[in-house]
Amino acid sequence: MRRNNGAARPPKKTVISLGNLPPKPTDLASIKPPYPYTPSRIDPNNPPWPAYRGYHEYSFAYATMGVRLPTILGKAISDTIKTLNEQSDEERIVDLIGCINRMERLMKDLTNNDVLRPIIDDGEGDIPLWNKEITQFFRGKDFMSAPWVFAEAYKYRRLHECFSVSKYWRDYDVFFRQKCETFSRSADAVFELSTRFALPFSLGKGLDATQKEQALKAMFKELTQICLWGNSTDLSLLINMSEEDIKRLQSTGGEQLAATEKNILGNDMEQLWDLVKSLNGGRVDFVLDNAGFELYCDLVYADYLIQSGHASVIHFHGKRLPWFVSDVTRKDWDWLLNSCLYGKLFAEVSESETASLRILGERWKGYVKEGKWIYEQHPFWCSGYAFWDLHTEAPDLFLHLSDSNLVFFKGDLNHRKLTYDCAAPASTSFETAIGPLARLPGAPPICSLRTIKSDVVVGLPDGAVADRLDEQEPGWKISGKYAIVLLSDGRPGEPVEFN
Ligand SMILES: O=P(O)(O)OC[C@@]1(O)O[C@H](CO)[C@@H](O)[C@@H]1O
Repeated sequence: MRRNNGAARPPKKTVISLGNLPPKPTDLASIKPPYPYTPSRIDPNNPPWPAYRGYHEYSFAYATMGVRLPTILGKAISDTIKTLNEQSDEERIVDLIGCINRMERLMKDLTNNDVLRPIIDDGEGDIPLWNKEITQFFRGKDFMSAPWVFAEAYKYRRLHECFSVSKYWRDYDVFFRQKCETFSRSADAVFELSTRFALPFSLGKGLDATQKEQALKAMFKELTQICLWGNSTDLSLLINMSEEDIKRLQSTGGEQLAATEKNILGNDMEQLWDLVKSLNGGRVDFVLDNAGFELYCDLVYADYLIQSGHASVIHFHGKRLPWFVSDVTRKDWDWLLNSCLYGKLFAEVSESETASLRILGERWKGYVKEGKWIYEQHPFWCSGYAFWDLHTEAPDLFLHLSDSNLVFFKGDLNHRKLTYDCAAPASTSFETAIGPLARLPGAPPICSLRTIKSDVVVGLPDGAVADRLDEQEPGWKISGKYAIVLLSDGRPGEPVEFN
């Protein structure tokens, strides 16, 4: 083979005349990439815009996969060792050591960036959901090359597997202690709300219908903000936070709320109010996010929706497994209601403060007994699928949600899954970003209440805001300082179809 022949000359350039083709546009930036993909090309490894993946160095995905998840897992191992040291029964001790060994193995897989293997059949009902998705879309993929949201969810499912194959520790929650402790450290904000809402609220005497509506609307807007900003207390991000930092995040005072409204970058609160005031005793759903203080804020909001008569029944959707550190499980739900009614969590509180929390706890447990508040935990919420796939992968759940008059999705992770966690431009409409959940017949109205704690940002009326913040406030997408309240009308009332 001849290489590097000094006498060789580059071939003469062949110039083709393009005079009969359409002219080049003068503004080349007007040529946009072909996103979102056409529906037939969207799948968990190919979201509608480019996916965030762990191997994108300098991204939050990279920092999470490389640093935050190993730290979280390390803390989970320490928690389990603490529990081990409290045991006396040999069989249980040996069984728990097996769990710790499996967690250490998971730590190795994560830090060595191993290939994502199928989940071991531990008898859980979600095995087909997980292993079908791994086999179809992630064969040979590793923690860093799979889309971030999938890889992260997979890690939490693998963490559950460390316990679910054991004899005595199937339901052990490595995050339970942390969740309880953070709520116990939230005294100021907890009593700020309990003392205001213990007694059933009244709108003041002598108001005419318009004034009543105004008063109700003002209360609705403040409570929506409380429910929204309750999401900024997220344990997975609080690893290094001081008590003061937490208090600042949880501040619920009026001035603080006025100041924070301007940090809601996409704000459909007016449309949300129009919808809520027309509900007239309808059904509202909350797809929950974090336990403890955020759940407490959700319950205050849900209490308002019941007392105002807007809703007559509220369904709360929690997680079946310990998930993303602080997500609500049934145990967290029970713990919070019972702690409000019976707990002695807070030192140095007045009798009336304690009483106010008890009253709330009693009323809320009453709602549960009367069937006004219903707690549910569908396996789909702890799968690796984005919510674009809810209709196909959990048709029963889609049908169930289609009966709701309004579904709130709380928090950052739910928002990532609604929007397929991909790099959609910030000006993309919320409806476009959530795809099938906005456009399928029977899709319920959906409201995302989320403080921004990761890369995906959509629904900003002015896309330039994101560019400005990128320039002026690096890190604005993970700080939790900004938020969105976005509403999709859906197609309620239309018959749900399955192919
Ligand atoms: O859903 P949440 O509690 O609002 O937030 C979850 C979160 O902390 O975890 C992910 C990173 O691990 C990010 O999506 C987000 O910042």
